[in-house]
Amino acid sequence: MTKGTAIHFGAGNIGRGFIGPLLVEAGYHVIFADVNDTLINSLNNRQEYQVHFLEPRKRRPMTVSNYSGILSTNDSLIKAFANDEMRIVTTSVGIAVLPKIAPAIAKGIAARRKAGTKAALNIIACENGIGATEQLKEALLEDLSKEDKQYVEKYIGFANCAVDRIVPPFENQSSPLDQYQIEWSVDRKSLKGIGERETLGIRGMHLTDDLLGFVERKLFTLNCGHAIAAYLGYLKQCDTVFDSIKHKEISQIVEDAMNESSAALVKKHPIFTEKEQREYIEMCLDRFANPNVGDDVQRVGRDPLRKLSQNDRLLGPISMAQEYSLPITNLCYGVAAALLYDYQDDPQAVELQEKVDDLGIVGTITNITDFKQDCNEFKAILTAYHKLQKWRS
Ligand SMILES: NC(=O)c1ccc[n+]([C@@H]2O[C@H](COP(=O)([O-])OP(=O)(O)OC[C@H]3O[C@@H](n4cnc5c(N)ncnc54)[C@H](O)[C@@H]3O)[C@@H](O)[C@H]2O)c1
Ligand SMILES: O=P(O)(O)OC[C@@H](O)[C@@H](O)[C@H](O)[C@H](O)CO
Repeated sequence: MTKGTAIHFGAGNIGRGFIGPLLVEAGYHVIFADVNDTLINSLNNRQEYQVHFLEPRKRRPMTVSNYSGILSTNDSLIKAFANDEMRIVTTSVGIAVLPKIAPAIAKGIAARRKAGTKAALNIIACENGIGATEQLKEALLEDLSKEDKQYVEKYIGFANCAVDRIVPPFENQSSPLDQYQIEWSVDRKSLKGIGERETLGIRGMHLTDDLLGFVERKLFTLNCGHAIAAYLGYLKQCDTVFDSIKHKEISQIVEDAMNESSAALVKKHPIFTEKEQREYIEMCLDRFANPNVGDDVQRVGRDPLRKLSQNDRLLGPISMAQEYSLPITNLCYGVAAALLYDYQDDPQAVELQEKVDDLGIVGTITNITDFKQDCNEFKAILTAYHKLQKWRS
C-alpha cells in the first residue's frame, strides 16, 4: 500500500542502508537527494539495490526499490515538496552539513505553502548528535517569510531522533550495503498530523516522549565506546574496530568507560534500569567485536573536533557524571586518545594537531574542554594523555 512520498537527504551509508529501506518497506516512494552525481546516477540506473545483514545469525538480503535519486541542487526537488503526497523528509548528511541543506528545504516549504498544501509534513534529521532536527529547523527558519513561519507552525513537524545502525563503508558505488542493528527513536510530541496513538506506520520507528534519554543513551554509551575503541585502536595501528577491541587493555577501557557513562545515565534518565544498561553495553561490545563488520577506525574516529565538542560522546558523559560526582577515569582516557588522533586524511585531526602544536597539550585541553587546570577531570585527561603517548612509540 502506498503511503506517499519521502525525501531523504544524503544517500550515503545510513541513508541507503537504514532510513531509505525502512521508508520503502513502509510504502513510501523515496527520493534520495545527494550532492554526489555519480552516486545519484548509479542509483537511478540500477533501480534496485540490496542490503546485506552482518549479524552473526543469517538473514536474507533485502531488496530496496521504489526509489529515485536527484541532485540536491536540482530545482525539481523544490517542486516535489509542494506535492500533497509528500509526507516525510529525513536526512543523514552529517550534522555539520545541515545548514547547507536548510535553504533547499526552506524553499520547498515556501513552495508547499504557495501550492496551498494542507497535508502534514514531518522532518526528521537522522544524525548523531543532540537536537539535530532542532538545529536544522533553526537554520531554515532564517530563510522563511512570516507567512511561511506561520505555515510551519501549523503543518510542519520537526522531530529530533536517535538513530542506530552500524553501516560500515562499502567498496564502490554499486556494492550492496551492509548493516547490523536497528534503533530509530523519534520524539512523538513534535510530529504533526498523527493522533495520540498513531504512528507514521514505519516498522522499526519507535515514537517516544522521552527522546533525550534515548539520544543520550545511544550517543553517550554506544558512540562513546565506539569512538574510544577507534582512537585507542588507531594508537595501536589497528585497521578496524574489530581489531582494536581484540586488545584486552582496549576492550577493558572501552567497557569501563561505557560503565562510567551508564552509571550517570541511569540517574539522569530513570526510564533505563541498571540491568537494561548492562545489557545495552553487552550488546555494544558484541557489535564492536563482530568479525563481519569491517569498520575502519578512521570512519568511526572521523571528525575528532566534532566528537570532542561539549555535548558529544566524549565530554557529554563526563559532564553527566560530574552532575552526580561519579568516576570518570576511563572516559578521560577516551578524551586523551581523541587528542592524540593525528590521521593525516582527516581535516579535523590535522586541525586538532595544529592546535596541540600551537597551544601545547595543556592549552589544548583548556581550549577544548573548558576544564580548569586544577580540577580532577583536567588532571585525569593529562595523565591519560601522557600514558597513551607511549602506546604509539
Ligand atoms: N554509518 C553509520 O553507522 C551511522 C549510524 C547512525 C548515524 N549515522 C549518522 O548519519 C549521518 C551520515 O553518516 P553516513 O555514515 O551515512 O555518512 P556518509 O558519508 O556515508 O553519507 C553522507 C552522505 O551525505 C551526502 N551529502 C553531503 N553533503 C550533502 C549536501 N549538501 N546535500 C545532500 N547530500 C549531501 C554525501 O554525498 C553522502 O552521500 C552522520 O550524521 C552520522 O553520524 C551514521
Ligand atoms: O557517525 P559518527 O561520526 O558520528 O560516529 C561514528 C560511528 O560511531 C557511528 O557512525 C556508528 O556507527 C553509528 O552511530 C551506529 O549507530
